[in-house]
Amino acid sequence: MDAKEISKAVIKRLPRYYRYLGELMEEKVERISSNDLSKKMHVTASQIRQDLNNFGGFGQQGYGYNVEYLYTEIGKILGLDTIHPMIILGAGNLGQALANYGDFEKRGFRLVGIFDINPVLEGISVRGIEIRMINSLPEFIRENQVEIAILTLPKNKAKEMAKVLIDNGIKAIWNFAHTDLDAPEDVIVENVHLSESLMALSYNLSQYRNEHKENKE
Ligand SMILES: NC(=O)c1ccc[n+]([C@@H]2O[C@H](COP(=O)([O-])OP(=O)(O)OC[C@H]3O[C@@H](n4cnc5c(N)ncnc54)[C@H](O)[C@@H]3O)[C@@H](O)[C@H]2O)c1
Repeated sequence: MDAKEISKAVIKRLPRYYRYLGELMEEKVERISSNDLSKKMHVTASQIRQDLNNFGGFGQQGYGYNVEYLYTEIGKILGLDTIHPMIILGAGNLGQALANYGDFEKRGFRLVGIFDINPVLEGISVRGIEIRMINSLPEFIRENQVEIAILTLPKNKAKEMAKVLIDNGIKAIWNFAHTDLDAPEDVIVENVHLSESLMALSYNLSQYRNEHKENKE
């Protein structure tokens, strides 16, 4: 299975397959046809077959897909079969909200540390994890073999702190600060912009309203 050849569009769709298959497992469904999965996910059955064919299909003619097997294999492709220790940098509103969301752990993303520069926050516990000051960061990353860092600090501090993280061995950054980071090729950066999603929502809302206005006229 060569993940390099899989298109980014397919990779983007895998978490959604993973989520639906997880729900099917909770409902004790053992197998599902591409048609039934298609109805559930509102994606065409041919799209599902095409996507899953990238990984050798997993399906059998007349049987459909074995839910648990497919769930496990997609999990492996997404790297969810290993534990990823991660830290949060910036224990403000967003940092603490993410720290409080325990469900990431179910997917193997284990929050091990939260860091800030504000001494008022030092020692405060968020979901059992105490907020530490930034001076203990390098040693902490080394000792806990941290590979993922979540950046939830002010935009003007993000580049500087990303460099500190990378110099200390961080391999992936989940960046919420609204700025592009300078990272070498071997460091993966995933930018998250909730406002872009909100703008897409706003666009779709206006489109819907315009179409319905036209229909009424
Ligand atoms: N991408 C998104 O969708 C999205 C959504 C909301 C907020 N944000 C961004 O996330 C960031 C955090 O937002 P917030 O509302 O939690 O802000 P906040 O002010 O509540 O928290 C920021 C925290 O970062 C700390 N900090 C400052 N410099 C630091 C440093 N060098 N190292 C460690 N910690 C440091 C501050 O002390 C503070 O506790 C902002 O940049 C904001 O624009 C992004």
